[in-house]
Amino acid sequence: MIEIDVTLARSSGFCLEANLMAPDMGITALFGRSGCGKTTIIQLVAGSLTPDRGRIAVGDVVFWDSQQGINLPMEQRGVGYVFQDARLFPHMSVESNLRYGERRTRRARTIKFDTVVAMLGIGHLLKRQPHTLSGGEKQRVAIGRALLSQPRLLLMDEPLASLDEMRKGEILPYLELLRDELKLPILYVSHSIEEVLRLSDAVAALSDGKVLACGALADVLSRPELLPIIGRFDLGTIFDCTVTGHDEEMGLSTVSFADGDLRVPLVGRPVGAPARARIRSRDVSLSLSRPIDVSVTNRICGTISGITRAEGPFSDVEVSLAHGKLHSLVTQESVLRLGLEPGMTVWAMIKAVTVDSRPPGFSSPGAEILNPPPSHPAPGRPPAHPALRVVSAGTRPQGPG
Ligand SMILES: Nc1ncnc2c1ncn2[C@@H]1O[C@H](COP(=O)(O)OP(=O)(O)OP(=O)(O)O)[C@@H](O)[C@H]1O
Repeated sequence: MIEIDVTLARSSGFCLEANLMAPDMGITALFGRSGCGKTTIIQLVAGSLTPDRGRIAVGDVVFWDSQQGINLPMEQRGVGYVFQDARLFPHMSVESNLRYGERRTRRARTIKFDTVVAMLGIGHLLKRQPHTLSGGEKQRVAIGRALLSQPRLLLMDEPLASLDEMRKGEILPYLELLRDELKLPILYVSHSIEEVLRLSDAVAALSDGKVLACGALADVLSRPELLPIIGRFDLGTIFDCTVTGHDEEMGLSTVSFADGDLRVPLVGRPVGAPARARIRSRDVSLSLSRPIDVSVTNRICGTISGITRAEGPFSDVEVSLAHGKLHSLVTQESVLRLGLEPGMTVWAMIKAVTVDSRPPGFSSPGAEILNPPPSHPAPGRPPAHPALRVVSAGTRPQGPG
């Protein structure tokens, strides 16, 4: 595990009191609004900033412990750092930039040069100078350089923030590949919920220097008290599913989970494949009786188990199913009009479901597969390098990259 339990008062008056545990593989997103302390945490882990008190440890390597008087020097922490801007050495070729990362480390070279070059698709750029690269290409080289320093932990501080949407779209599949195929924990700073949803397995939600919640993405995503941070349009529930059927004529697939079946736009995965369904609270409306003459296909019966007043005119209604829970975002006016209260039986009508094909054991929605035909290749998805470990053959996201 990655253990961070620190306090730091900055000269500006900002006070960080952060306590979080992150898994030692996959991507943990540090998520929150501007100024909440994400970069400060990254700097504390890297060692460029020192906490007032606390402890930072990655596995059994203690970076900082005020009680034990441990302050591991930066160069011995073995962290790779990727910034918003690539910060490549302008006078060196791409290859020299990459080799620099490799030369600087004394750690065992388990991440190979050729593997990194293939994984990031930068083989054709090796002889180029940084000023001739696009923003996305520069970032891929910067990621490669960080990886070749053989880090035990990769820190990424809004690595896509300086890129336009098109470049982001180009680089995201490489980050997914990295996440899926390298056994390397990544702390990933972002204030984009879309990035968090797509990339991360776990998330720490921050506000005003405090960690409000930390855990599997599915858990954090459904907590109505985080609505001000996550935003009312992205709060929701994630279910583990299995693809159980395709109806090519109707353009629909069926995915089944513990509480029933969902009909979704055709999923490019074979029957029997695992998948994840994300249902946003805003896409769930409620009916007191079994809905018959409505167009919504997916309906599930459950019992209201909680109502939380949310931002503005909205309330979050938690609906307990036989096994799991759903959340519905309705107006407070609807709560009053329908007389909704805990214990009542309701029908949840689900207007939209997003399905992805993350391997079991991950709890993030990852890439969305909204409607590709089953044989559709993965556009933008970089091919796996044969030298890389494949986490779960055949479970790669198949959708738009
Ligand atoms: N060098 C500094 N000295 C004093 N205060 C600082 C310094 N750098 C940042 N701060 C303050 O610390 C707080 C947290 O900053 P931090 O950069 O960690 O936020 P962030 O969540 O990463 O924000 P953003 O998403 O905008 O990058 C802010 O209030 C900021 O003004």
